Amino acid sequence: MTPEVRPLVAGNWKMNGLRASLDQIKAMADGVKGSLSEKVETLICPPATLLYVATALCDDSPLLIGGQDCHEKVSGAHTGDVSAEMIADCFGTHVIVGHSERRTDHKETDALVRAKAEAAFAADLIAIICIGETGDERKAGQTLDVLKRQLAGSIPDSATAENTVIAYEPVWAIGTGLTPTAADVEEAHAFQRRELVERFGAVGGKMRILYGGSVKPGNAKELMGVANVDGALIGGASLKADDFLAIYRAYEELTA
Ligand SMILES: O=C[C@H](O)COP(=O)(O)O
Repeated sequence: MTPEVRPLVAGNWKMNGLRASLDQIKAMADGVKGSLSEKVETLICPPATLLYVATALCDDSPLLIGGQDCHEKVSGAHTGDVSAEMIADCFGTHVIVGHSERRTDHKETDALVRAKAEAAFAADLIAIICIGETGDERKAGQTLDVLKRQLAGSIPDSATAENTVIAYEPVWAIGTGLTPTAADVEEAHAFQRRELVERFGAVGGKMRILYGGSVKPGNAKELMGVANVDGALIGGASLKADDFLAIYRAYEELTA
């Protein structure tokens, strides 16, 4: 954790979730009410089809709702796409950009990710900008070079600690049950912090850097307790309220 930075526990539902899954969001919304919510922010990013109803369900809860991606333009002839403004119009507060699945499946570049983050800022959304090395890049010893390039290319100059969250997700750890060692996470996050401070000064010292990749109730406390890890971006374990809430509650012990 970074001193004086409020951690964020965020769930990315990816292409999962039908209307019946809204009962899980309701259970999460109820489960995060209480004193811990003053110390730890929570967010769920369901598929776009559930956004509007999900925000209504969280009306009386600190649980925030966000989008999983946005187009870089405000509106226009872009069949199937969703703009940042549309997410904000559904009362979303955040949007994930540059997730490795978008970078792989849709060939998204750092420049496009940066444009999407700028679109998020223009719509008053907080951009969660994802970066991370592949397994081959890690084996080749290129992890820090990849992170440096992605940080430089994907984060707009107008980024602040308020409008930007970085999510470090080693691609090889996503959905695999594999995680880096705590020492590897510490090295990667310390490197990102140095890069952010070098570019943004004191603001870079306060930008949240989440860890993502096979975060589960069983490893949350160890991973979240690492220096410069300011929360989690959770995939599979965010689909069930019990698991998501267990990860959130790991902070009870960490912040006690
Ligand atoms: O956005 C979330 C990440 O891709 C992590 O997914 P996972 O927790 O299922 O490994």
